[in-house]
Amino acid sequence: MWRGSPRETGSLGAGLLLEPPAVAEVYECPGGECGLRVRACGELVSASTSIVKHVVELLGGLNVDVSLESPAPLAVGYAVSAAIALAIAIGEGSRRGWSVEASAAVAHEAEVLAGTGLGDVVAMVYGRGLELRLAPGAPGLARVESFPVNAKTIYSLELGRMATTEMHRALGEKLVALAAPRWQRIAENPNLDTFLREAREFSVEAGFAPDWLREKLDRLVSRGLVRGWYVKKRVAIVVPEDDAAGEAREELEALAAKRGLRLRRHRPAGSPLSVEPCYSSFM
Ligand SMILES: Nc1ncnc2c1ncn2[C@@H]1O[C@H](COP(=O)(O)OP(=O)(O)OP(=O)(O)O)[C@@H](O)[C@H]1O
Ligand SMILES: CC(C)(CO)[C@@H](O)C(=O)[O-]
Repeated sequence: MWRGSPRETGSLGAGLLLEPPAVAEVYECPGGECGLRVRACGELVSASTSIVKHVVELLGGLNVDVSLESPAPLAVGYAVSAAIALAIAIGEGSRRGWSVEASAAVAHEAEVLAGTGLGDVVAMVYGRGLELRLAPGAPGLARVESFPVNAKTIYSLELGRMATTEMHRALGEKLVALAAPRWQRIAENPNLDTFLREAREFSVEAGFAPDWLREKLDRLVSRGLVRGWYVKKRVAIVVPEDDAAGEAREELEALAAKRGLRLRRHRPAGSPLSVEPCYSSFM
């Protein structure tokens, strides 16, 4: 929903919060040796990346040293850009004595201005398990509700890269028309099975799920190995049936090997983003 300001702009939507999380360490650097080291799956994310540039510009400069390691790659669909924006904004915001919510609002604004996300920041700040965004905007304005996800393991299969800006260009107005009735049905009955059903339909209609993948994963559902699946941008999310987890994993490993895809194992996140003070051993 595009509103008068980036703070008010945001999305209504639903998603799954997954672990392991991206982890950032932030230190003050009074000696002037501030730096940013952001890695996603070992790959260095450049300081000229649009999300990094926007958040640093909104903050008016950095006086902290930020190291972030993301276990998932950028520009696939895992919302890694929001994790980067949050790490930088909360890191610098803590130095300035800002609340986590005020810092996270800057991360949300940067996401909107960079065109990399509309609801990912609030989902991470407030959500756990299955999150439902019921009012748009930055932390402080958005309303997010969370529902438990009773699944032990969740897999992802990466199909390639697609920037969020590219997704908006490709889908345009169609995105809202396709997503709104499905979001409504999830809100009426917010649980993992409704979410998986509606998200699968949305991925197929939006053209995110190639035929070979849809056929394969639907077959695993009919065989009772997989509970549900969907594709967000270029990442397929697959929830196995808990009592068929071993067989489901073998099938997904074989699919990944055949197609040369990366398979990752996750679990539902049991809590939102956490911020903890750390003390240097020199203190
Ligand atoms: N190969 C690439 N393809 C697209 N974008 C890239 C690539 N490498 C770096 N980028 C940059 O990475 C960021 C991608 O943000 P984007 O929102 O698309 O990804 P994400 O946050 O990982 O996924 P999503 O928000 O869809 O869940 C942008 O700042 C973009 O400029
Ligand atoms: C736009 C988006 C799909 C990018 O990850 C996300 O921010 C959302 O759902 O608002």
